[in-house]
Amino acid sequence: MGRVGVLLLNLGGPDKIEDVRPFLYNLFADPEIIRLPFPWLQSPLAWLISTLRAKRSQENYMQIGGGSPLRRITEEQAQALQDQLRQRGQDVSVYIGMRYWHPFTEEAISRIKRDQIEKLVILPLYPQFSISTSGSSFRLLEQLWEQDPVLQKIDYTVIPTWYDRPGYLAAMADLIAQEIDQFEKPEDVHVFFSAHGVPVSYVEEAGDPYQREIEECTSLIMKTLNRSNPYTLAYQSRVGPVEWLQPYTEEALEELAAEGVKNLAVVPISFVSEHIETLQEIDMEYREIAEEAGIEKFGRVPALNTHPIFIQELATMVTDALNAPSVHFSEVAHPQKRVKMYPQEGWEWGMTTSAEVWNGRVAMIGLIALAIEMLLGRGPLHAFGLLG
Ligand SMILES: C=CC1=C(C)c2cc3[nH]c(cc4nc(cc5[nH]c(cc1n2)c(C)c5CCC(=O)O)C(CCC(=O)O)=C4C)c(C)c3C=C
Ligand SMILES: [Fe+2]
Ligand SMILES: [Fe+2]
Repeated sequence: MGRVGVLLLNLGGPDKIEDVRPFLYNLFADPEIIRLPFPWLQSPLAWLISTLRAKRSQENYMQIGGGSPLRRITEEQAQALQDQLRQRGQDVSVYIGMRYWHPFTEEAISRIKRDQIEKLVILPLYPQFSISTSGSSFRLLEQLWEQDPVLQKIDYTVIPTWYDRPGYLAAMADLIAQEIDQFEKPEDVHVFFSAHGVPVSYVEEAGDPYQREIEECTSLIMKTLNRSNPYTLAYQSRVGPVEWLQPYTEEALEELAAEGVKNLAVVPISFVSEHIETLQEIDMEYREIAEEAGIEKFGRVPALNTHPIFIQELATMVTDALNAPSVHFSEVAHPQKRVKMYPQEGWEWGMTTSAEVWNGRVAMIGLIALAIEMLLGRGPLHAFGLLG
């Protein structure tokens, strides 16, 4: 085998407060996050939403020290994975490609080319597949590959999803057990999985396997934990006016409190690092909601970060992938259901001539409404909570 590389994919986060607005711009400019009927509207709208949301988002980042810890933690994970693989006699270089902030996926790709990597394993740091996370990164990579004959010579393979790997489940169960054992009566603690939400349309119209993988994942973690604690699954971090997966975390917390639950261990489930949605949203916002509703002890299970069992599992996934037939972007299908990787392809908007005329008119009205709202500081987007 020639020079081997591992490319870890992640979302990225603003390192400092000035990065928040451009980071949000990159996020909202991604058609896998906001899908618009006409591509030319994507960047003006991304500019508008990121500008309007920046203040609120900056306030949240200020509460966790002025920036996201994601880059530092992902670098620690990359280093630990590289060490683990080298200990196993596998000389690999590990690269980090973030979707919306530094080090960008494009930066990782130029390093991979510079180092003349011949065999590459592509591993998203999202245990469950979603169109909006791993899918978005795979789509970007596929575009980079299409444009670049040098990349096309690399023998690459993709690991699309890994929520059911035994080491991942064992590491999660270990962290949950450690947390609930700190309660006076561990057997009474309610285990509360808080997954990152996605709009319902991703699942129901575009066929995103995310919800099914989350449900299976939580039940596998509970089996691995092998205790009789009751558990709940809810979805957090809704953004914008459309319906997202339910139950929403804040509502589920209030419901459990109303049922008399007093002891809770909250488990973040969609992400393997601490980030703004664990440190600020769960630890501050949801804690306050829960305590006001009558929860007496609100425990929070930490993210995996560099948990040794987790890092060992990442290494095993890499060595397994190197020994298995390659999986390519075009053929990545979901293992259980053979769902195509880009189910949103069947989700394009109607584009007949008359539809185009109408689209243009609706877009103009929309932009004018947005401009008025921006000037007045109120309007439907504020009402939906999309703007700060
Ligand atoms: C508007 C749509 C969004 C979808 C769909 C979405 C899916 C999704 N996101 C994560 C993980 C993370 N998202 C993070 C930040 C973040 N995400 C959105 C929007 C959507 N996410 C916004 C606007 C932001 C910025 C923060 C804010 O203003 O609220 C992060 C944080 C990174 C960090 O800085 O630490 C993570 C992690 C998943 C797993 C997911 C779908 C499964
Ligand atoms: Fe997000
Ligand atoms: Fe989010």
